[in-house]
Amino acid sequence: MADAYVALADGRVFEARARAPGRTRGELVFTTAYTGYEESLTDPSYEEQVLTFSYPLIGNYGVRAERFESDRVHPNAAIAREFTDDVAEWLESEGVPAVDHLDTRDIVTSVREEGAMACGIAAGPDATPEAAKEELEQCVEMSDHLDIGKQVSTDEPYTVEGDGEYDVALVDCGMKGSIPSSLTERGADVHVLPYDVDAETVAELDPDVLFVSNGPGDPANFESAQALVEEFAGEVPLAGICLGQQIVARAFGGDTEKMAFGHHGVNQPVRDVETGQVVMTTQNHGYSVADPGDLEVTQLNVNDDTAEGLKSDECAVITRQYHPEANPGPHDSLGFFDEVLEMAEGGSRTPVTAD
Ligand SMILES: NC(=O)CC[C@H](N)C(=O)O
Repeated sequence: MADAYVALADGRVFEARARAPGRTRGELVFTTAYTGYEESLTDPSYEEQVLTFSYPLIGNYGVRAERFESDRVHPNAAIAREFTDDVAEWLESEGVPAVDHLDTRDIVTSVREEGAMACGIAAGPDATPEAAKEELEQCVEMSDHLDIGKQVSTDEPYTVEGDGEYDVALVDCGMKGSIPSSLTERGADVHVLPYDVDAETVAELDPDVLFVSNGPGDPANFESAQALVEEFAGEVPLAGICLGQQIVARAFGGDTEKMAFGHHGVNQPVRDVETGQVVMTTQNHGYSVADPGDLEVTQLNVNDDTAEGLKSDECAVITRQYHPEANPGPHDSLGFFDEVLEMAEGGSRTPVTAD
């Protein structure tokens, strides 16, 4: 007998099995990643969303904190065809509702056809379809989470030490932990800063690179980070990943738009415009850069031609829409971090095009 219900904005209610109890709501998205469930569940970019795994069995190699990308689970709830006990217990201990034993193919197909949509979940002994529908009714559009950065960013600045070869100022809009570690491994000291850090604080650090992280929600709501990029453009080399690329593009006069269901997975093909080389990438985003403004598009998604890489040689800027830190995901694009630090050296301002 069902003890969990998932109500979708298209009017349907799915019966399911409760694996971690609770009631919640969020924008329903799916990932096609077949590994990396710990990294996905701890990726702050999933804040305020409900994450469905299209791969049917989630948890088959356990749960290890060393693979976490942050210190908590970020989606409001998780859905799979089957969660192992390890994952179910972890989500329960985090207070994040989880449901399985439902037709996730149907959910994924609906999101593919109708786009990311609101959903409500009720799971546990007292769950009812009405409770799931009540949750659904209270669901807020992603773009209406106006201060989502505050939910995921650090409150206070701190430094992650590398070898002190470079100083990177990293604006934490909900960063994955492997972004600072990819930089410290390459010799940089990384100064992690709140999402709304002011220009004076950044100027005092006198960074070699100003780097804007990934993060959740609508890039248009990160006005303070955008103003920061505008302030330092042309003065300090700039880099960005995912939300970071979107914020940098907006700061250079560009624009972003909501995609139908976004890119969430570990095998997204990306083509370098100059060399034609294709790399496989890991991705998690629901918005894209519709207009790069004064930046040049260097890389394109092979499936839908959306902008995957941007640059400005004049202002020393390189950004990626995908996740070059590659947790989870193929390691094809780790070279991005070398390109970023090459900019820091004031060396080649023309990034090597193939990562
Ligand atoms: N991973 C990210 O940084 C996601 C960026 C943004 N929130 C989007 O959905 O497009």
